[in-house]
Amino acid sequence: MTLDIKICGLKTPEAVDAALAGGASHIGFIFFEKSPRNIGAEAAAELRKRALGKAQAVAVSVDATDDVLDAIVETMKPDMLQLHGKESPERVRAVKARYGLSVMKAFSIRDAADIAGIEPYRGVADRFLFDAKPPKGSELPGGNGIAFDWRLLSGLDDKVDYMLSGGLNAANIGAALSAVSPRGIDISSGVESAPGEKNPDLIREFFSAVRAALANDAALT
Ligand SMILES: O=C(O)c1ccccc1NCC(=O)[C@H](O)[C@H](O)COP(=O)(O)O
Repeated sequence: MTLDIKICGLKTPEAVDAALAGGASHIGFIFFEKSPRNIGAEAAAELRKRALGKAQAVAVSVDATDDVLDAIVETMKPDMLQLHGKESPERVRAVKARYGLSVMKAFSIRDAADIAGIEPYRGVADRFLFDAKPPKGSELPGGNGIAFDWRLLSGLDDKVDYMLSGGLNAANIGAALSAVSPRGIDISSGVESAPGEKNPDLIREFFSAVRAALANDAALT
């Protein structure tokens, strides 16, 4: 099975090109004003054109209203919506119906009870994204560069299609992929030189580390 790789929080053509050159399956754009990765729909629309036919463009929002999502979808034309707030299963259903797009629902994980939170979303969200719970005082529901205990995911059945996220980087992706078998991985802070500043060299290093980890796993099986 191939591993999907999402590079999130892109804001520049250089970063998008580095993600595409590495083989990203998904590129993420953040629509959340408090984030250092926040981008406007028109800027995201320009950047996503570079990825047409190469990678899926994901619009990331947090408890966004229909008006906000209408503007993003109309202008940027994403392939997928990532809902990174406290959206209920009914809201996920309504968003899917309104836009006809696949939806990835994000969950903040600290303990086993947080994993159980996906149950009402099974068959509703197309995909899950498991991220770490934000640290106290953080205004960001995501993009905090913090990892959680990946072993919490080991009890999930194969039907759960998820991306592993939260604090991934070139140094820990090998351990992460040895601990769990996600269908995708997602990274933001781990390929930045400063909050919101993607570093193409770090993006390249991350892809090399992922390839090394996958080759190592294949050699072991
Ligand atoms: O990245 C943000 O600033 C952000 C803000 C608000 C909601 C979601 C956000 N990021 C979503 C992502 O998919 C990130 O890639 C994910 O949280 C992992 O981030 P990191 O731990 O920095 O790799």
